Amino acid sequence: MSLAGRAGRAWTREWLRNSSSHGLNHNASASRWSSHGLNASNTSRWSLLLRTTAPCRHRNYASQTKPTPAQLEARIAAIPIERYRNFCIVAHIDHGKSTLSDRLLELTGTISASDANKQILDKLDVERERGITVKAQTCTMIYKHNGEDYLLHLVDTPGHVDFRAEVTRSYASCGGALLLIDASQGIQAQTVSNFHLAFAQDLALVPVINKIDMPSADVPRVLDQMETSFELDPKKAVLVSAKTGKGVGALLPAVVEGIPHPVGDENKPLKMLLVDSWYDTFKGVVLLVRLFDGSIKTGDNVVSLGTGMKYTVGQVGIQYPNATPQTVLRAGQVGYVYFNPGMKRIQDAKLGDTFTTVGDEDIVEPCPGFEEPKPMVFVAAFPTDQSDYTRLADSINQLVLNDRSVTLQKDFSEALGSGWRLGFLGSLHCSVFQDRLRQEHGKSIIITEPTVPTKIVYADESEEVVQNPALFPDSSDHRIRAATLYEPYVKATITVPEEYLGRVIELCEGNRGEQKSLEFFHTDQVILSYDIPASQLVDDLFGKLKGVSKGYATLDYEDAGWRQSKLVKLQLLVNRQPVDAICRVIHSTQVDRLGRQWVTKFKEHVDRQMFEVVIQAVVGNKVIARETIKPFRKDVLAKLHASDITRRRKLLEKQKEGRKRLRAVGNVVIDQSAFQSFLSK
Ligand SMILES: Nc1nc2c(ncn2[C@@H]2O[C@H](COP(=O)(O)OP(=O)(O)OP(=O)(O)O)[C@@H](O)[C@H]2O)c(=O)[nH]1
Repeated sequence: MSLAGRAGRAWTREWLRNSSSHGLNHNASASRWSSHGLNASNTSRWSLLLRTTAPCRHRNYASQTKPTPAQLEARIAAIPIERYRNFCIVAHIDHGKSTLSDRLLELTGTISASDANKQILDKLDVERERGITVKAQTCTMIYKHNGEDYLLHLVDTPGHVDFRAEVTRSYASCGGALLLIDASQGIQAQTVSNFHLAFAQDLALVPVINKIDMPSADVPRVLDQMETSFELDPKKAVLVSAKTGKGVGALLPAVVEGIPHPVGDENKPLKMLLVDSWYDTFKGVVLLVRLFDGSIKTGDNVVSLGTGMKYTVGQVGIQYPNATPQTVLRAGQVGYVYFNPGMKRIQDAKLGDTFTTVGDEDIVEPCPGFEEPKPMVFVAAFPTDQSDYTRLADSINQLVLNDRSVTLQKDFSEALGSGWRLGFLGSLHCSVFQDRLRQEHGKSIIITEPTVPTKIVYADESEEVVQNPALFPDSSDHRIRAATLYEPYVKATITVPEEYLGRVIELCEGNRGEQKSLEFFHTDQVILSYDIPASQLVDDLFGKLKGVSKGYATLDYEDAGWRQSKLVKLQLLVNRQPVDAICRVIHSTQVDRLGRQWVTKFKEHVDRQMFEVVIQAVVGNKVIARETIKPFRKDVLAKLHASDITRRRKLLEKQKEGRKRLRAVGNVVIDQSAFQSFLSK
C-alpha cells in the first residue's frame, strides 16, 4: 500500500479511537463494515465494478409510471416494513445531491422527466437562486424491484457546514446514506465530516461516484481515496452521472440491497419522532415525523411526551414529492402530520420530541432527542426605515418559524433604533436568512458586522456569555479587569492539493490557528486539522482559503469549545460618543488594523457638519486611530436671498423628508444610509 494509503488508514483509525467518546461500538461497527465488504482486497476491482454498474442508458432508463392517489395508497398498504428503505444523500457542496435526487424521482415515476423538473427538492427561492440546498427535503417513492414494490424514503440534505443540523436530524429518520463524491473533485472536507457523522450513527453507506461524464473525471483516483480514507470497498461504489442519467439505474438496486429496512411493529403503541416542522398559514404547524412503532390516522388523539400537550390528528400524509394525504402512516414510514385544531406555536413542536397515543404515555419510551444547534454568529438587524418595524417584525418572525436554528431577541441601538439580535449557525446561514427576507418578504434591513460570543469568568467564578459586543463591560469596570476572558474555537478540517499546502498553512497560522494534524490521504491531497478561533472563521476565512488555493481547498468545522484569550472591546466614537452599532470584542493583535480600517471607512460616509467631527477607534481610554472631518467654511443658507422663498421651502421640505432617516450620535447628525454603507462590506 502507498504511503498515502497508510497515512489515510492511520488517520481513520485515529478518528475511530477519538469517536469512542461518542459511544460508538467499534466491534459492532467493524462487523457491520466487514459485512459490507470492507477490507476486501482490490483484486478484480474493475471487473467487479463493471458488474455492479448497470449499462448506461443515458436518461432513457425505464422510468416507472406515477400511480393515481388511490393506486398509491393501495400499493403502499401492501408493502411490508421489510421492503421499506429510508435513506439520505450526503455529500460535499455541489457534488450533485439535488440533481441525483431528481433522477431518482424520475426513475421511480414520482415526477416526470421533463426539463421543468430541475432540482425539485430545492423548494426555496434562495436555494434555486444560489444553487445550494439550505433545508433538508424529503420525498417518498415506490420502486418496483424484481417484481416487488419497495417503499423508498429519500432525504436530500444540504452540503454546507452551516446547515449540518439538518443533516444530523435527517440521519435520525434513515437507515443508510448514499455518500456521493464528485468524480473530478474527489473527497472534500464535507465528505469527510458527513462520513464521520453517518458512521457514528451506524448508518449503512452506499458509495456513489457522480459526474463521471465530466472530461476531468478521475474515477480510479476517487476509488483509491475512498478506500484509503474511509476503508470503503471500491467494489461497492456505483458510478453515475446524475446529469445524463448514466449508471443511475444501478443505484436503487444498490439501495435495496445495501441499506437495511427500518425495524418497528405496527401493532405496538405509537412511537413517533418529530424530525422537522414548518408553519402553514392554513394548517398551523406541520410535523415531519418518523414512526418507530404503531400507526397514526386522522382523528387519533396523540400526546407529546416532551410538552405533555394533547392533539387530535387532522391529516396524515407523505411528501410525494408534494404533500399527499394518506389514510394511515405505519411503523417505519416517514411522513407528515398536522392537527385539528392546528398546533399554533412552532415552539410547541420541539424537534426530537416523541408523540404517542393518549393513554400510552407511560408505556412508551421517548426517543433520544436531538442536540440543540448552537448559534455561532450573531448580528443585529434593523429596518432601514423605523416606520417599517412592525411589518419587518412579522416577516422575521415568519422566517424564524421555518428555520429552527435561528435565535431571535429584541435589540435597540442609539444609532439605528429598534431592531433584533439574531444568532445563526454560520456566516452563510446568516446571509441566506437576509436573502430569504428580501426574496420572500421584499424587505431590506441593516445588518451589523457578524460577531461571535465572549465568555467572561469573573474573579468570584461567576460566568457570563455576552452575545452583543455593545453590552461587553468597558475596561473601566473593575470587575472586567480581574476577569478571565474566553473566545469560542472551532476544529477546522481542511482538504487541499499538496501544491497549495504552504500557503494554506501560512493563512491558518496568520489567523491564530494551531495545527493538530496533517495527513496525506492520496498522493497529492492533504487533510489538515486546525484549532482556530471562531471569530477568524466568521471573518471570511473560507473566502481567503479559496483565494490562496485557487478555489481548491475545502473547509469544514465543528465546535471546539472555549479557550482563554486576550480580548478587548474596540469601539467607534464620534465626537467622543460611542456608536453602539459599531463595536466588537476582538483579539488584542487585531486592534490596530481594525481600528484604522473603521475610522477611515466611517469618515467616507459621514457628511460635513457645521462643526468639526472627530472619529476615533478606542479601547477603553486608549485611542487607536483617529480621523477628523473639517466643518463647513460657510453657512450654506446664508447664500440664499431673503426673497428666494421657493428655494428655501424646497430646502426645508428636503430636510423634513430626510429627518426621519437621520440619527444623532451626540451632537452629530448622521444619515442612516451612512451606517448602511459602512456595514455593507
Ligand atoms: N457534468 C455534471 N454536472 C453535474 C452532475 N450532477 C450535478 N451536476 C452539476 O453540479 C452542480 C451542483 O449540483 P447540485 O445537484 O445542486 O449539487 P448539491 O450537492 O445538491 O449542492 P448543495 O445542495 O448546495 O450542496 C449543478 O450545476 C449540476 O448541474 C453530473 O453528473 N455531471
